[in-house]
Amino acid sequence: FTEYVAIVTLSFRAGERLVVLTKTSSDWWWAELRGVCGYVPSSYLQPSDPGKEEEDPWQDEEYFGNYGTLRLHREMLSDRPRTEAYRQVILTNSPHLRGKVVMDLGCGTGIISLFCARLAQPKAVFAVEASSIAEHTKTLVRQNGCEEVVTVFQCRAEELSLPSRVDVLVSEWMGNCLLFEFMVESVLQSRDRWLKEGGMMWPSGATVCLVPCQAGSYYAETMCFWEQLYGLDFTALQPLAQMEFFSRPRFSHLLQPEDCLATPCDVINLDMLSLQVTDLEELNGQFIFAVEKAGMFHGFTSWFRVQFQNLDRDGTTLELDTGPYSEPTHWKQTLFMLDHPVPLVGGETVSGNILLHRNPVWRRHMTITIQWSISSTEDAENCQVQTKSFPMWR
Ligand SMILES: C[S@@+](CC[C@H](N)C(=O)[O-])C[C@H]1O[C@@H](n2cnc3c(N)ncnc32)[C@H](O)[C@@H]1O
Repeated sequence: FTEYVAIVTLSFRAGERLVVLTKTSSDWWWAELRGVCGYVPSSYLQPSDPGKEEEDPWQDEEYFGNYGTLRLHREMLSDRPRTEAYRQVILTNSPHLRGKVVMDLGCGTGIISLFCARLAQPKAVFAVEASSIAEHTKTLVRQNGCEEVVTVFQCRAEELSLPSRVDVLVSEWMGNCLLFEFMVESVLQSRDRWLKEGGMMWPSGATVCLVPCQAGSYYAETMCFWEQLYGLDFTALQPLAQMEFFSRPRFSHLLQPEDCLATPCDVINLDMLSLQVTDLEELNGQFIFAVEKAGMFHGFTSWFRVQFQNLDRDGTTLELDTGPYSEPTHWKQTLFMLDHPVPLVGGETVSGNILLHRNPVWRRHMTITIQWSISSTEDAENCQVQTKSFPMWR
């Protein structure tokens, strides 16, 4: 007999107050709303204790606190492919940047603004930064003799007041799986407020890429490890290992090209001039992978590419690629492990879709749901659809 367990979920809207009856697991809580009980995803709730100040859904204190220290800036500036890509964009476009007004949103240490001032002759660069690193950015601008051109605004982009609109809005806003941290929302709001009609966004486009892959060493470290230890059977811990290591994405995964089981697919394409903040709530993509070689299907790996259109519309578009076939960047790639590996053979197809669902409460977070099925040419009828959701992180 197979035992089926019906999961009763509770529907609710943003802003409604639920009573949490049992914190059943870390991901699902049993709650009540207007006399109806059901399970709710814990990551969609935040405490509403009337005596206590509610937590900021953007977690800005922690977010800008981190960018106020050197650790992250050191990591970003050490990432040559990333930083060089922006330098090349400025250099290639320098003739067209002459006399233009540029906004560098989230300038950090000011590296992109300094590239603009040194490699091109813009009229002005507005370097906007909310974290306390901005105090030092002002010094760096002065020390590098760029104070005539670069003005640092220490504030959130949302609270900015500028002397004029801008011709170019440049920003390095990308996070893991492209959108994590959702700094892109600030970029879109600034575009709507400050970019001149016909102005340029850098990046001008962004793409999320996906591939089914092997992850043999990670599987061995996290799952096979719990087989035999010192002659003893430890397999009872494997379900726990699955929960602990496979239920969330693995950041900083370096996918070896030989572990790709198919040619990667572009699943989501964003045009930075037309993208709307509301589009960010749910982004959906489809994929069909033709398996090219036999291997163990441990999961999917994702990464992104961003494009920089030339200011001369006929000029070459530059691209920063964070995938396994390019030099690694500090983002590396993101691995989504299946609960159980599946052996694949050449000729099979893995098809399905991916959904990036922004957390309605915690605005810097999202859940990634991948739905897939495997079919072989001989038995095309008999393919089961599988689904797995990965909170990133709340
Ligand atoms: C990924 S870092 C890039 C830093 C720098 N542009 C570089 O390339 O090294 C993003 C920066 O944007 C800042 N930032 C994020 N959201 C912002 C906002 N809404 N207003 C102002 N600054 C913001 C962060 O504090 C952080 O320093």
